[in-house]
Amino acid sequence: MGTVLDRIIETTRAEVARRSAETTLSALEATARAQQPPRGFAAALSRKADTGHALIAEIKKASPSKGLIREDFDPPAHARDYEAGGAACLSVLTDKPFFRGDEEYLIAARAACSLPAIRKDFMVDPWQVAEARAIGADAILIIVAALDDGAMAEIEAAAIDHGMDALIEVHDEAELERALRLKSRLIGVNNRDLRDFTVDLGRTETLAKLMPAGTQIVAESGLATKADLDRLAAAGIHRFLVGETLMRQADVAAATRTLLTGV
Ligand SMILES: O=C(O)c1ccccc1NCC(=O)[C@H](O)[C@H](O)COP(=O)(O)O
Repeated sequence: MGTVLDRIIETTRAEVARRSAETTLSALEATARAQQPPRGFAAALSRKADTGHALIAEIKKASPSKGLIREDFDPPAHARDYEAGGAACLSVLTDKPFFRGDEEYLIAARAACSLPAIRKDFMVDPWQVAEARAIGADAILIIVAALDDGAMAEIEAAAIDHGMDALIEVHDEAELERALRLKSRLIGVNNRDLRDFTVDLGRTETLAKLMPAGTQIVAESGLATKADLDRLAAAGIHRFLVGETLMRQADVAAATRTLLTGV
């Protein structure tokens, strides 16, 4: 039996094959090109990172590691709260089978605020990039562990063609080496080991030392307190992706502010 990531990718490939037979790439492209231009995901992160901690706040109903995270799940309300709390960007999970996500959540969340949004899903085909832009997404995620070099380059090229940013996710040195063959210099380190779900913030600190100057490093997963963010900031990391911690709070705006500022 493979890892959770293997199962997610296998399921996603089957789903993309089914859906791309229903909606052609050219139909999606036409919808994508009719959208307002992307809001500038990496630029919004850099503006906040220049003066403090830059947060990608995630709208996440459930996960393979934790099951249901939030009962009263309300994407537009969470988006407004994240913006009010000082987040730079949104991340919205759209994967249905493993995260109980939906494309509609991204559409509703993005419409409720002015923040750029990344479509948090498992990209295996450029068809999904066109779909992401067609629903308004400003950025996509490329998980190095899930793809060969050719597929990664194709998916990144589709994102660039649509004016979107690509966040490239790695979790070890070999993956980082492959990520650096791409054009994007927005690189996320996932602190969660997707085989056993253990979290180690040291993973971001270790890999950050190997990244070329000018790389925009994002620490992803398992971040819970301002002390976690401060620890990583001491290692030169100023961009963070946080989901579960904030999604579990009754007052999401206040929790976001406290995570970023300590008050
Ligand atoms: O969150 C999971 O259980 C998970 C399992 C398998 C693949 C990916 C997974 N998470 C995706 C993410 O990137 C996180 O949702 C994101 O980094 C936020 O993490 P957290 O703050 O720990 O919710």
